[in-house]
Amino acid sequence: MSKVLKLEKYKVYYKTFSGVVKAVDGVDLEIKRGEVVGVIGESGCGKSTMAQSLVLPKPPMFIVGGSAKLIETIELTEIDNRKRKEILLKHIALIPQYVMDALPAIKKIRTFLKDLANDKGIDHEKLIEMFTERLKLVNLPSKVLDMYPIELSGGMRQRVVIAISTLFNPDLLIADEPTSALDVVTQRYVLELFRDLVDQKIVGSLMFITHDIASIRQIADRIATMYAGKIVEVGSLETVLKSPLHPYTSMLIKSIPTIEQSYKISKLSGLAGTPPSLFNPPPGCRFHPRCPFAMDICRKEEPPLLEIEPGHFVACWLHTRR
Ligand SMILES: Nc1ncnc2c1ncn2[C@@H]1O[C@H](COP(=O)(O)OP(=O)(O)OP(=O)(O)O)[C@@H](O)[C@H]1O
Repeated sequence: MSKVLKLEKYKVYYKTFSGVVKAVDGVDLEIKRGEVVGVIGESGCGKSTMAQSLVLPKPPMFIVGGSAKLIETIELTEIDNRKRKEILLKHIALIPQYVMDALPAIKKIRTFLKDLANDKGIDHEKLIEMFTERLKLVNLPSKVLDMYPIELSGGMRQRVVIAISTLFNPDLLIADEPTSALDVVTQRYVLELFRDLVDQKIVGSLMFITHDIASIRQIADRIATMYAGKIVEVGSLETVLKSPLHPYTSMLIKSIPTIEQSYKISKLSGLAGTPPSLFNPPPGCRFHPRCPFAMDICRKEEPPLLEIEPGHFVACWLHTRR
């Protein structure tokens, strides 16, 4: 299967008055065509920064190094914003964490699409036609064309953004916390819709970013755990959920209640502590201050991300011989 995205030692920082925030600090991750990769991690681990930087990095965010190859041909770390705007929606699209950010509140959807048609150099009527088709797919009436984003409910807004992001069948769709503001029923609908978009090849692949392991369980083929600017574990959904290797992944999984647990009122193991400041992350393994299994080496040397069993990668000294 062809690679839609390949990140190698990918680094994205923020320059601030107080110093440099190493938000994405050497990420390795591959996404193949046809798959949904769920990226999990607590708030502040760099997930949104990774997403935004792949689409359109804006100051104070800047790409520091490494490689980010899209469809094996476009090196995202080397192209300028003009080229980025050209490939936006055609090869890569982002559904941002706050969908309101994606839609200007004071423009009717039709006017927004007119501007988009101008930007993309395509016929306005043709784009409206394409959008109307997409509206059917996301189960919205064509009257939304003449509505303002503020007139739409959260779920409708989310679906309008999905319709726009998929207009040109992008190779990679990145959805950043796409369901967190939705009610449970709408959440379920949107998750099914995302899976369909990949299965019907409307989008080449999906990077699905969330805190919520329950939604990953519903749609992902593989899981990548992100901690303090790094990917610390990657593997298939079944393997990672059943036998996580990184203590952080285990803690994330244990911190969500299951139906059985809520009946038994058994105690959930909460996630003690918080991710470190990315101004000055701890040496060695960044998780060591919170890790119940931390050894001497964990405080001194950073563990590499290694394939421990076929398709299952982990960056943890517990599983790596030096
Ligand atoms: N504009 C900015 N300027 C400086 N630092 C920033 C900026 N945006 C984010 N950061 C910092 O970058 C780090 C990673 O944040 P990011 O939002 O990417 O994490 P996240 O895992 O997506 O969290 P969340 O789920 O809350 O969005 C954090 O330390 C955050 O404070």
